[in-house]
Amino acid sequence: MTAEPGTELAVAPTAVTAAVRLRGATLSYGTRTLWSGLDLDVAPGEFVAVLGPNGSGKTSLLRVLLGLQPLTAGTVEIAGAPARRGSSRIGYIPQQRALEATVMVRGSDLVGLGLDGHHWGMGLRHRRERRRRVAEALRAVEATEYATMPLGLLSGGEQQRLRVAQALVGEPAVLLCDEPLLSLDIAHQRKISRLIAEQARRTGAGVLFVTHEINPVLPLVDRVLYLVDGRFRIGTPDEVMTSATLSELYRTDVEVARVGGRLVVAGTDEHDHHVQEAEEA
Ligand SMILES: Nc1ncnc2c1ncn2[C@@H]1O[C@H](COP(=O)(O)OP(=O)(O)OP(=O)(O)O)[C@@H](O)[C@H]1O
Repeated sequence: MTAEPGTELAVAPTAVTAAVRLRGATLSYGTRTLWSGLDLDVAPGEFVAVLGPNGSGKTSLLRVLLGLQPLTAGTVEIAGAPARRGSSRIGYIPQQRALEATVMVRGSDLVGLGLDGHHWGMGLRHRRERRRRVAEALRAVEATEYATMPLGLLSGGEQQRLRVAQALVGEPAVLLCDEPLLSLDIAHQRKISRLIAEQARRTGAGVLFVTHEINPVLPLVDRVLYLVDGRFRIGTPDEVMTSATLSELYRTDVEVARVGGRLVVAGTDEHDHHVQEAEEA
């Protein structure tokens, strides 16, 4: 059938579905409100860094998106559907915990778990495709060499690279990363953060990346969500990482300076040791 000239104009443009959508999101534990009235759309392929001091509710936000923690008020959607526990549309890199030396599961099996809940049919073709994807994910994080060793015998950084591979292997719509660079050396911090950003651009995954240190990911970050004591700001790094905005958020004088392409933040307890490190370097 041939379309009438001009009929394509009659088709309503499809609005792009946000990878993550929060509307009026509020989270309280008892009388303590971590954040309230949070509106956030993370676009497909967008990389959002989530910053803030200890206890400001960064991990709790990820738990809400994972469907593990109900909101006190507001709504949360993942790729157009309400957040729910066990969704295969989310890849999650949890905050690092070193595994016991007795854990005998192999790295490749851990990465394979990231494909559970994905269906491409049964039989040999399915098994081959599964093996191919796991091998590719292991290669991407440079873990092929130790993929058959028991997890408990690997170093913290080696275990962490396998967790990254597990989160990426299923090409989810949303990547939730909770301080994924901890325990990685500088070279792997760079490689892993680039890998996450590249996959986001290629597959259209939205990324929420919780971190205490923005510098390793600064060139990759589209927007920052900065949480402090129930208050928050959302914007580009240039909008949020300024002396004026952070002083307002922390309600004290905070200085932000750019030194050789790095952001140096002074005046908050959590950042002062970075200033010292920068001065010593
Ligand atoms: N289930 C819960 N019940 C009551 N309080 C909780 C619960 N979960 C977390 N909290 C509290 O909420 C606050 C925020 O915790 P959360 O782990 O989200 O902070 P965070 O910003 O990720 O901190 P950090 O940088 O230390 O990892 C903490 O004070 C924590 O004790």
